[in-house]
Amino acid sequence: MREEAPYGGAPQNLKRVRTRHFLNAKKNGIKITGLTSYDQLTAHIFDDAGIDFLLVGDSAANNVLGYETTLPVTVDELIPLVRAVARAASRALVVADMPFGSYETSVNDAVHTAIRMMKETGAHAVKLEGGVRSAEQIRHIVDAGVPVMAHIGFTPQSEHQLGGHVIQGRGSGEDQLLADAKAIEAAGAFAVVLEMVPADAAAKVTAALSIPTISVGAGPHCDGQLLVWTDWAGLTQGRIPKFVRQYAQIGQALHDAATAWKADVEQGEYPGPENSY
Ligand SMILES: Nc1nc(=O)c2c([nH]1)NC[C@@H]1CN(c3ccc(C(=O)N[C@@H](CCC(=O)O)C(=O)O)cc3)CN21
Ligand SMILES: CC(C)C(=O)C(=O)O
Ligand SMILES: [Mg+2]
Repeated sequence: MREEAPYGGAPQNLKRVRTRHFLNAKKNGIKITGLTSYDQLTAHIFDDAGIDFLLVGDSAANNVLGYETTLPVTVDELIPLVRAVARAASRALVVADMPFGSYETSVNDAVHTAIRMMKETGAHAVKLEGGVRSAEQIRHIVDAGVPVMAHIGFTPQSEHQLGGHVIQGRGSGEDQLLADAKAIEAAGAFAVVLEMVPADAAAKVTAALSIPTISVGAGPHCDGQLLVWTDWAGLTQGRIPKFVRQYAQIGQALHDAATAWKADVEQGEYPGPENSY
């Protein structure tokens, strides 16, 4: 979504991106951009850069808390991070990810978690994983007045059921993907994330829906793009998915800075007179 957005997409000077701007953007062919954020430092920077939405992902499990997967992270662990991002973002729409175990058990649990997220953090929407299997939860959260971003295709919270980081929506999986997308739209979600699905399948889903599709490794035909910021900025150690393009090398820059500072301290070159009282 850019400044010249002609018919009310979400221009850069917008006070706050709203869910209606997502729908307008799709109608007008204006791409939506999102990044994850887990703290006020990055939230300020990405918000200033005009990123349309900030997702406080349960990927904080890996990227902030050092867990191997997203499965262990809890609502209580995510809430302070969402609060920090919501405080810092003045334009971006802030989405709070609902962690594994906080919505699958019942519609009541799902609504309870969504309301906690909204009440305790200042987020503007919640996100949860699953299509047909989560449709009832989505409907009830929306009925409670909370906008929902859905997430289908590869869903990291069910990675053990899916058998690892496996591309979804191939072959007959395309019918399931379309059924999931339709169920989400009918349940009232305002957008849907498609993760790790073939570009052709994502294009079909995008054409079939009135709500925008947001790609994380789902090709160029979606209505928007989302990435985990630490992957994109060169901070992630280990395997990086092929769908990520590197836009910075922050990990290397920080490593070099720490190495240079350590050497300066050890050689008595830091602090200098200008750093002393
Ligand atoms: N959006 C997103 N979802 C994730 O689950 C995720 C990230 N990002 N980033 C960091 C970690 C690392 N993850 C991943 C996920 C996939 C591959 C990967 O290499 N996938 C293959 C395709 C699948 C396959 O061949 O089985 C690839 O070539 O991208 C690597 C790391 C999972 N995590
Ligand atoms: C990668 C996105 C879709 C996510 O759910 C997360 O970061 O937790
Ligand atoms: Mg997530």
